[in-house]
Amino acid sequence: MHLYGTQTVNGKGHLTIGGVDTVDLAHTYGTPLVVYDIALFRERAQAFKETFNNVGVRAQVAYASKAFSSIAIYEIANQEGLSLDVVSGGELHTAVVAGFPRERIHFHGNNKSFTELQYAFDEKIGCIVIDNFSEIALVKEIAESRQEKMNVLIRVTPGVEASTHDYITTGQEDSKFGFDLKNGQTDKAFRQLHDHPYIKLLGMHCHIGSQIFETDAFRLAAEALMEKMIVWRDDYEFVCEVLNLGGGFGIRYTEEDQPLNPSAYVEEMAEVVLSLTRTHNYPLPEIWIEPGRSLVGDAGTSLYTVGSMKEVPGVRTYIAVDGGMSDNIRPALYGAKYTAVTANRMDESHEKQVTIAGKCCESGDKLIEEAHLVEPAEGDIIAMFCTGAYGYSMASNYNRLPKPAVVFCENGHHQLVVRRETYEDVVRLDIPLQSVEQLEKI
Ligand SMILES: Cc1ncc(COP(=O)(O)O)c(C=O)c1O
Ligand SMILES: N[C@@H](CCCC[NH3+])C(=O)O
Repeated sequence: MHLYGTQTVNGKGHLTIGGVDTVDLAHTYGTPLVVYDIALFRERAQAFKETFNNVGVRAQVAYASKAFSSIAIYEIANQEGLSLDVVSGGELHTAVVAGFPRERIHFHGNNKSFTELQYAFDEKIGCIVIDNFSEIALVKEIAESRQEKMNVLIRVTPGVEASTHDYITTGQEDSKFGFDLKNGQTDKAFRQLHDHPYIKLLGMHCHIGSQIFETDAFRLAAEALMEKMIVWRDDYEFVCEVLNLGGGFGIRYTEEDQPLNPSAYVEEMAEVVLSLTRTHNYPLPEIWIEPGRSLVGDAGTSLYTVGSMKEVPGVRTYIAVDGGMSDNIRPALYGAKYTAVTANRMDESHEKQVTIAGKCCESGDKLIEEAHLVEPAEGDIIAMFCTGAYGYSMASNYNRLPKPAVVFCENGHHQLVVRRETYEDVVRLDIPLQSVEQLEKI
């Protein structure tokens, strides 16, 4: 059994996270419940920063908050000196409410609206990562009308195909994101941006995908961008101050996953940049990265309570829990694999193979196809590991299930940071039907 971060088993045979008994958490807050090990988040954040310090590269480590966005996690990210990658007006608003320093907010997205971009200008954020030609026109229009300067990066697709799930590769040529590096689009974008009076072009950005294990893809992407930066220096005397190499560092969901230590990816990238800048006598840019999953993924654990069970003789045993694809769509969407334990009976042998099913009205709502647990009993608390990234943030109200609560645990303390939705929340946007008479009055 593989435990993560501060997880241990206490004298009662219960799983603990951050020094807190998960069975007590389940009773206090109810289930499904997402529990974050905040010490692990902090440790990961510091490891990324130290790696850059050790290799002598100035850097910004931006938390890619699409992985899990909430006011409290933004507060922790700020405490750790991270920057913040937001990808919508909603994430930006969350950052504003959290009081996140605006100069460390970077705004992403392949279809930012005029209103979202206005919001970014209103808040004087650190940088907009420009994705396409329509956005160049919008950003110029806003900057010129306000006569306000905005920092930007050009997002490029470097033509690197990382081996991961098709839905989450983003660096290949056939991608909805960014300007193509090879077919001239990136140069065209550069020409439209680099000498504009209200635009400060900081440099380039790429992100090649998510849940990537091999270092080669990161190395190739860094080389491709550096090559272009050198051309711009030689042709236009333009020097990039910033090279943003995105996120995507893989984590261990199951024993099939063999990620390197997250810092190893950073060392590899930094090595490429250091070596090419030396060879070409290029001023060393700041390197920015945007880890999401590798900061919060294995720091998050979902707790569920076992309800009904069903034996399909000779085939499988289903155990149904009180959540499912509504709080974790990843197994249904990507075929993502996870591991789980019986959190209230950790010292018993986990040898019973079961399928953990959710409670949504879909046959495909299976959280884990082949889980190994203690012989199950109704009321058991199941802890499903590594659900901290793209779990809660992709949750829905499918079947009108209320979204779970989220709790942070650290040094024996626990606190609620997102409350559980109620049935009132579930109907809060609904408007009852009006009669024809009422409609005719409008
Ligand atoms: C632009 C960008 N940056 C960063 C990330 C974070 O990726 P990950 O959570 O895999 O680190 C993503 C998501 O894939 C992204 O699209
Ligand atoms: N949501 C995806 C990752 C997408 C990353 C965002 N660009 C996942 O769960 O793996």
